[in-house]
Amino acid sequence: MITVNHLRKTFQTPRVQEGKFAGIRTLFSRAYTEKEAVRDISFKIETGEFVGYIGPNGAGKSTTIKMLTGILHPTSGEVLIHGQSPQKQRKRVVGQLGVVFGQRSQLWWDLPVKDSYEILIAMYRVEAATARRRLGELSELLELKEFLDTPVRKLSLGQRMRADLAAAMLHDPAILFLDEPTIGLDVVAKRNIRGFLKTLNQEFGKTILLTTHDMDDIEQLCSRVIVINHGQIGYDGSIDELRERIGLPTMMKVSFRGNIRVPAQWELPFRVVAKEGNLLTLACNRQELKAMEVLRVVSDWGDMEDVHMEEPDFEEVIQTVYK
Ligand SMILES: Nc1ncnc2c1ncn2[C@@H]1O[C@H](COP(=O)(O)OP(=O)(O)OP(=O)(O)O)[C@@H](O)[C@H]1O
Repeated sequence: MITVNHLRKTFQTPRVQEGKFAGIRTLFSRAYTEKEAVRDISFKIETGEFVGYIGPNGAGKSTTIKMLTGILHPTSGEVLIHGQSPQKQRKRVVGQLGVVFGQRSQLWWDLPVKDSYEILIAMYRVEAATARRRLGELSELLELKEFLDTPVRKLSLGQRMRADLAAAMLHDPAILFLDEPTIGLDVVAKRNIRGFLKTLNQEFGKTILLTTHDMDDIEQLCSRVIVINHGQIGYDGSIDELRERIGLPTMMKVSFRGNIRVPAQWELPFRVVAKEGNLLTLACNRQELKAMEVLRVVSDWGDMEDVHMEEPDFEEVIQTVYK
């Protein structure tokens, strides 16, 4: 279990001096600007959960992940991973964590991929037979064989991400922290990575915290989402609940055979957004109104042929929370 209690992080940066010799004076000045990157965040993540940690640029996501992994020290508050602090009991906690920063590889740039793995296997003291078996499994799941002998700098972005994910799993951690693991990837590569993450969570029971700007990642993978904005939690719950709470309208496209006669007014709270030829676009909030009730009204307006429903796009829902 991951427990985060009243976590805060304030960065201090030297205040830039103005005028003559500004550079030198900034260097020796004691004036600082404070930036509260994370302000009083608390949450719990149970074993086996797949949680999306999302927010706009500069919201404090990476800062949180760096505190969860022990890279950064909180200004106040605490993180506990299975009851232990990644800052105070670093060695013990690190063995339970796998970390992937999509923007930065943890592999050695000029070495063949498999040499990086050997170094990591030695660092984590994974027993030789276990390491061989695990690498075999990861190689199959992530299709690594074709580039195990290639230096990391020569890999495509998709290959590099697969190589990094395998590296994070070599010591078989129970928890994975992923910061933008699909950034810059094409559709096929994204699908492969998502498939792998789904397997890790559903078949191997790994607990995963995923940071991403790709809302498809979130929708396809996460059962729960934590939204952070200006260093504070704005929402923590299921995606469906979030959609409902925001209450963006569902769009119904109804096609008719022949003419449509839209009356001046009707009883129920739905809107006609567009009328183009024999196609009518309606907006209704499904919390207030069932689709069937809308259709019962609309069936009097002409000879209904077909109905198509469009749920609000998750991207739109999220943009509404970020505002
Ligand atoms: N080392 C640092 N020193 C000073 N300020 C920092 C430092 N690291 C982050 N910040 C600031 O803290 C805030 C949160 O940054 P953070 O990188 O956690 O955001 P993020 O949500 O990960 O953003 P993005 O989606 O753009 O990666 C930003 O305003 C950032 O400029």
